[in-house]
Amino acid sequence: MIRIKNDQMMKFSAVLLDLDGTLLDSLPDLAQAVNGMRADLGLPALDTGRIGTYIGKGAAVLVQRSLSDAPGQSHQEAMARFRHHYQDCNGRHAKPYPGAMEGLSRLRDMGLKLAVVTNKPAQFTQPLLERTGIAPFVDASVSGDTCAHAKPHPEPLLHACRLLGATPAQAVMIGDSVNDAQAARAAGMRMLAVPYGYNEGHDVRSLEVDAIVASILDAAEWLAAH
Ligand SMILES: O=C(O)COP(=O)(O)O
Repeated sequence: MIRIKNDQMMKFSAVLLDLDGTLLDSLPDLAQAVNGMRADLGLPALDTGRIGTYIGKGAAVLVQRSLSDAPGQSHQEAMARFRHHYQDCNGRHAKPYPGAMEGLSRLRDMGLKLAVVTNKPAQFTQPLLERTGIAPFVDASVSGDTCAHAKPHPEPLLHACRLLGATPAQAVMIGDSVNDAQAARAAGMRMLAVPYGYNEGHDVRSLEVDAIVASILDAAEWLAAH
């Protein structure tokens, strides 16, 4: 338990945060990398909004979904082209959502430990956290290839809890998608959802979560009240 400003005790000690679609609008960079890959393979560009519905289960699934019109295409070659382009544009246009930086600051002021838990490959996570100014706020990050399984498996969330010295009951996941919600549930942890991210094209209200919050700042207020 930690003491918060109004002298109440709070049962949470750690917050796990999804990255793409929760802290950062990274779709412009991801779309540029997908369409750079498609151009290299002689394929026409896809609409950015459509690419947004392919985000959530990591880079390999994003690439596979982005090539549904090219079934004979080598996945390995496509991944190499995607990585090449994303390395170049990762963090160029990605921006924190309104309330994200203020929310991170508030969560830290409340004495909570913070970790990013993303399905993004690790080679892209740290550079992105640094370029967008998020790195100084977080104590740890777990990427899609850090553990044997990625979200919606609970393993990355449980690993993040261990890194932060918290039990799942002391932790809350904040995310935008079914992958975060299913992982949190399987890990035995509370889950708050933001409505503005990439939920594979589905309404966030379809998720089984403890609350839908308008921003990370609102999530901090929810935590302070619970
Ligand atoms: O890389 C993805 O597909 C999604 O990444 P996220 O887990 O940070 O939303």
